Amino acid sequence: MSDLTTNQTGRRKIGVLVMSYGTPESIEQVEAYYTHIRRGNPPSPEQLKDLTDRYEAIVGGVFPLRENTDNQVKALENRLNEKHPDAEFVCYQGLKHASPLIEDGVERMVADGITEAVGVVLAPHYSIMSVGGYIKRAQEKADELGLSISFVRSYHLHPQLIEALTIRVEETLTRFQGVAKDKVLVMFTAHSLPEKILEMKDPYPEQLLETSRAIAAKAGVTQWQFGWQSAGQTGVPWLGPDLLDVLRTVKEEQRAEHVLVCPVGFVSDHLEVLYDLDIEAQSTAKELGIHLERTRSLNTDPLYMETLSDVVYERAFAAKE
Ligand SMILES: CC1=C(CCC(=O)O)c2cc3nc(cc4[nH]c(cc5[nH]c(cc1n2)c(C)c5CCC(=O)O)c(CCC(=O)O)c4C)C(CCC(=O)O)=C3C
Ligand SMILES: [Fe+2]
Repeated sequence: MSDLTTNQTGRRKIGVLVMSYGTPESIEQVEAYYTHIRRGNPPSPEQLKDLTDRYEAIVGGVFPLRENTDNQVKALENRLNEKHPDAEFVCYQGLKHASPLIEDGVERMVADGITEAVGVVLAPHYSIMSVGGYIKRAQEKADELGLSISFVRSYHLHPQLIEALTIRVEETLTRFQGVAKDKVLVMFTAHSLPEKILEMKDPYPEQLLETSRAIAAKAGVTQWQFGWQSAGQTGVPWLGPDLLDVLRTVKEEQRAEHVLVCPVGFVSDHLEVLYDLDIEAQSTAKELGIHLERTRSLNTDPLYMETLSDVVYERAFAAKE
């Protein structure tokens, strides 16, 4: 194939657009970031204060969140090139709400002479409102610039992903010392979305249940349920039950005093994990007298890097061979 970019040794050069939600890099950036999320409408002073306070509570002046993503992207590039010396992979970041934006990532690839690319999102489950939106923006920019790009849509049942999450559930179970395994309620969680996705036959809820079932089966967990977290306050109904409500009913019905939260929808330490779980849910649990533990985030876990590397490689070679 003559139009493929090759390096000096004749190997195919493949651009990898690694997309994620994006996070501010300083307290000063929170307002611009929030305005972008709100499609250009600046937040009210109360809304801004609420979000700024949440960031301040987790970062203490230093923002480690972007670094988590930077490290994932670097680790993925290393893994791809180590494992597949038959091609050269170059990773570019593209963020939904922060710089470099998805469009910037596509532009940089083209500026570097890349002609074929694969896009992947740092979120394992497909929703038209999340991953679908990332893909649409990348595809539009790629079409405009004449870049050939294909996408990984989801990888929520990849064996290495399930293994990494199962290990985390198992190691977290050991923190409930002296408590029988069936006395710990395992709660799998993910970011809620507006309920209207159900009418759109969105695969998101079912994919999340599939991941949860696979982990529960592999870890031998029988007492588990799924809960949504981090719903927005937008005046429209969001998917429930909400984790915090589940904690309350679990207590009322005396179903469990020990809860293990495994946020399967998030792949690294960010606001939803460090604030919504570690501060907000933890404080609700304390009030209720529930012992709550959460699993470690995947971050650059080699099994997660293997998952990403696999799905990107498959897409690159399945789509173009
Ligand atoms: C499905 C989904 C994921 C998981 C899949 C994926 O990763 O894509 C996700 C991840 C994330 N969401 C994040 C941050 C925020 N999301 C917000 C608001 C919203 N999220 C939504 C959905 C999702 N969000 C939606 C429908 C809204 C309403 C407005 C909109 O339609 O966009 C708001 C506004 C205030 C608030 O509501 O809290 C913030 C600050 C961060 C970065 C945090 C950090 O800095 O560490 C991450 C990883
Ligand atoms: Fe979000």
